Amino acid sequence: MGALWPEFTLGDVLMMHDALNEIDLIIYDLDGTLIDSAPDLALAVDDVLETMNLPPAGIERVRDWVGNGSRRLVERALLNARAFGTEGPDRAQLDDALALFMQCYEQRMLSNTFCYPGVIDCLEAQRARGIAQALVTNKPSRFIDPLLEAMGLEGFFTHTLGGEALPEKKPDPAPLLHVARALDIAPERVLMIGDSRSDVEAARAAGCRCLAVSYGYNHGEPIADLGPDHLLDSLEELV
Ligand SMILES: O=C(O)COP(=O)(O)O
Ligand SMILES: [Mg+2]
Repeated sequence: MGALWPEFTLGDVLMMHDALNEIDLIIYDLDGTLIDSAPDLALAVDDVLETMNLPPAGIERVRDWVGNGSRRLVERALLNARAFGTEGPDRAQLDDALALFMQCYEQRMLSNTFCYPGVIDCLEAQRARGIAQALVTNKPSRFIDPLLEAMGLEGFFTHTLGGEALPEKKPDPAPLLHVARALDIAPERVLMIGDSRSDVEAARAAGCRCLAVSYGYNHGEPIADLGPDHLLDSLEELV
């Protein structure tokens, strides 16, 4: 339990479990919620910067840049390095850097990435409750299956959507509504669980409920400030 966060009372926990009775679908975020992937994202970002003869960004910075997809991550790194002046890269320069990042991340993504404690127990518990589970991430789709497999998370999700799967990504509600519609579940019976502003805003815009985890990445800001329905210090609290 981090000192910044209020302790959960037994009443809070019981209320949360009661609320789960009104949920037919849980949509999880990936990076910063199910897996701690920032270390490997940082390795890949620094590979890109090194190739461009720029100084490394390092994990502390990269952690704050994750959450709006790989293109935005690479753009933030190039802007921070002033690689293309204060204006940042143009479209073609960013395309090239992103292509390089995709190659580097493919090599790096299983180096230091781990599943957070309580994740598998939570997924198993909700499956046993008969709640459908899906994954909506802003990460490029091609990384989803290899990561889920390596983390032992494959087989839990009826749907997995990556950042480019639809024209709009989180914080747009479209990916959440897409999954809910595919399963014929009303948005108010859907619970989004995520770590960042994009997840809370997408859930609100979709009319879904929203739990936020306190341990993930939220651009260096406390996720509690965004007013999720509840804040969790571990998914174990849902078991
Ligand atoms: O790739 C990202 O920017 C973050 O992905 P997420 O939506 O799983 O947190
Ligand atoms: Mg996330």
